[in-house]
Amino acid sequence: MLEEEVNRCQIQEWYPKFKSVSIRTLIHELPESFVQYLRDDSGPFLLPLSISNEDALPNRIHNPEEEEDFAVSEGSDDESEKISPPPSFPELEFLVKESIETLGGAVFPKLNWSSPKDSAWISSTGTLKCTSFCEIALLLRSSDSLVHDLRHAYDSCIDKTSSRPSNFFIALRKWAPSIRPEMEFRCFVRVHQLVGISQREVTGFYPSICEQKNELKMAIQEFFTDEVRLKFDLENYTFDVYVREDGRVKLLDFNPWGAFTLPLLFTWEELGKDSEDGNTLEFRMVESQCGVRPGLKTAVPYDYLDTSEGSGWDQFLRNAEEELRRQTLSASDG
Ligand SMILES: Nc1ncnc2c1ncn2[C@@H]1O[C@H](COP(=O)(O)OP(=O)(O)OP(=O)(O)O)[C@@H](O)[C@H]1O
Repeated sequence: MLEEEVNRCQIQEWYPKFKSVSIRTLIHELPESFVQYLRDDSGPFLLPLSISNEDALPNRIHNPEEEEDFAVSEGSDDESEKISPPPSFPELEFLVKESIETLGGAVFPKLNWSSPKDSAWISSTGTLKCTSFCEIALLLRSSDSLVHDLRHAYDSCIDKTSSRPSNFFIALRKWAPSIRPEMEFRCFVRVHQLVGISQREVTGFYPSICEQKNELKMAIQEFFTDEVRLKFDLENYTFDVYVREDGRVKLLDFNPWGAFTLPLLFTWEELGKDSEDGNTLEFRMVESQCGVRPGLKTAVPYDYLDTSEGSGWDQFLRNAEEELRRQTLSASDG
């Protein structure tokens, strides 16, 4: 995979071309200080100081009466006694607050590629619905999923030059309360052809979608032909959609082909081969209770659990083994 392919799948790259068929989103470049705040895993976990009292979370760290706690006690020259004050990002906070208002009061946050889906449990609603800057900061700062964006985005690239993009963005997507998990699908495009569609939520069996399989397949295929095929520049990629109650298809996300992207009900080997029966498009869904994939009681993303052959992890481990072998060979040559 090339860095270019990974870059094309960043929301700030693809969204402007696809906004009419996606969820309304406002995107802001993150100041480097906020990126460092997210990347910093040393020291205590401090929420940013808010410019607005309404935004304060009940367990806010900052309290004016506690201000002196952040000072170094007089006469002490022990560096270890210094406690840093909470960080503050007033300009970003202002932009985020304005965007939340513009988007109707609630948003779903994500960075260039990923959302903090693993930290939903920490919020008061148990979802990624955010109504304030502090809630967003809490979700982003608590997420392990975002470590991928922050540190490992190019790990699978053969032309990797850096561990991170030069700029990070926050995408605030209008909160969509009516997305039904069974109506979400991942679509696999190989050499500009739609070759596979998989149910996205593989931990459930939904008889209702089995009954609509043909209609769903046609709607997604038509959406690909009309809205995606000629507009997205890569040859191989995946995209996620959801199908609304009224049958309209909405674009959620793009991801690179292979590596960290989950093939869900397929394996990458299967997706890479021409089908034997001549069908160019295969649509897979969980068609019985027995087909259900492992549960996610811990809210750990399926990406982290699926280690089967052809999975993102499997590919990652293979790449790591290959790299280790290469390094061992070059060390023994030297
Ligand atoms: N605007 C929204 N409002 C409510 N829920 C949303 C919204 N956007 C996405 N979701 C939900 O969050 C899930 C994850 O969204 P998204 O694909 O953008 O995150 P991601 O971190 O890129 O996930 P992945 O790594 O699996 O591609 C979606 O499957 C959908 O159920």
